[in-house]
Amino acid sequence: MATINFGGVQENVVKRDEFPLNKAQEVLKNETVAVIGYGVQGPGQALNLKDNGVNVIVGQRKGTGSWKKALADGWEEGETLFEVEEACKKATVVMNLLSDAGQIQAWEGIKKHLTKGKALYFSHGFGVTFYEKTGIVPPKDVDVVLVAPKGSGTSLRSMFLNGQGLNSSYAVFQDATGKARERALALGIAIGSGYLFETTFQKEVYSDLTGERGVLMGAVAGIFEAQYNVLRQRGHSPSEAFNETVEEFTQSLMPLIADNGMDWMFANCSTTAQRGALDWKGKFREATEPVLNELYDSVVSGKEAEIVIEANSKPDYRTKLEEELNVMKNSELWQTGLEVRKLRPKL
Ligand SMILES: NC(=O)C1=CN([C@@H]2O[C@H](COP(=O)(O)OP(=O)(O)OC[C@H]3O[C@@H](n4cnc5c(N)ncnc54)[C@H](O)[C@@H]3O)[C@@H](O)[C@H]2O)C=CC1
Ligand SMILES: CC(=O)[C@](C)(O)C(=O)O
Ligand SMILES: [Mg+2]
Ligand SMILES: [Mg+2]
Repeated sequence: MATINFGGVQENVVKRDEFPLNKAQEVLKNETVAVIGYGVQGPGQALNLKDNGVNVIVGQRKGTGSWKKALADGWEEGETLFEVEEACKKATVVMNLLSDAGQIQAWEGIKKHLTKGKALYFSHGFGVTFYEKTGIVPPKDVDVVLVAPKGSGTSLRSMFLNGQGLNSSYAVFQDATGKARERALALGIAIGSGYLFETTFQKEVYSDLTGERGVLMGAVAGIFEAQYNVLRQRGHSPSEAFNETVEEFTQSLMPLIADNGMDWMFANCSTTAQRGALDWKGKFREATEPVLNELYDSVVSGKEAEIVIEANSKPDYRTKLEEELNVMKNSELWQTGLEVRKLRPKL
């Protein structure tokens, strides 16, 4: 493990060269790893594990769309694809990659098969941290670990196929065998993580829920809408409003931030832009910091968890989510985006 200085703060990070794939394979060689749930993370993690030589099976409700997807990905019924409980029974490591709400309904069935010495794995601290709402309290004699890829399961797989790794955080909640950490790191490397950042279940879930509701998804969607609306109300055309809000950001400026930081992106814009952006940055920070604090409080109080559980436990939750995504998709902003994306010149 390396201690790395992040802007003056020391943190522990596990690097692939200290915990290489062959070590992970050695740690996992006698394990049967069951990936439970084949939604977004399930396929990414299961296929990467398989390609990395780990003995992996998939557990999923038969007849669902995800079951069909598993079949299409080459998992074989009765060989490597089973009903959830059947897979948990066969497993020594149970990777719980059901949706966070689905984990509640499936918990009693999974728990039955968590016999002494097995490992229970999550990719989110949700179920265990909010145990009062989820009822997920693991038996004392199993290891309980977390590896949370910091990105979509879709990217985890595509980056793996490109020879890249996606970074993850990892945590040990319960070490019953004395090997929980080693098992967590081995699983983390084998699912295709690059670097593994140390955290706890609680820290992971608080930061993850804040991040996705905030800057990563909710805030960026909201601020795009706000600026697009203002430009449209002030007489600008849809394409102009979209280009100045989204297209230039994702295509030109965001990659500069990704490569070399915010100051680098600023430095590559005009001095006119730099002067104005430096002046307005503070105003935006001050306007949003209270909202982000309100959000963090709502995460810590369990209110966000409650909303998720309540909404996503309904039988028609997928249809409802899809309807809302369709409203977004069909808005003028994103319909304009659809057209603008077709106009990305390939030279
Ligand atoms: N989507 C992502 O890329 C990321 C997800 N995570 C975490 O990974 C875990 C899995 O998330 P996703 O892959 O997004 O899940 P998902 O929402 O795609 O659902 C996974 C599977 O759960 C099954 N399921 C739902 N309710 C069920 C029930 N009552 N009984 C049995 N099966 C049920 C569905 O059939 C589906 O195949 C969650 O803890 C999530 O927070 C973490 C990082 C990123
Ligand atoms: C992709 C990811 O890490 C998120 C946004 O936190 C999630 O899908 O829950
Ligand atoms: Mg996340
Ligand atoms: Mg998340």
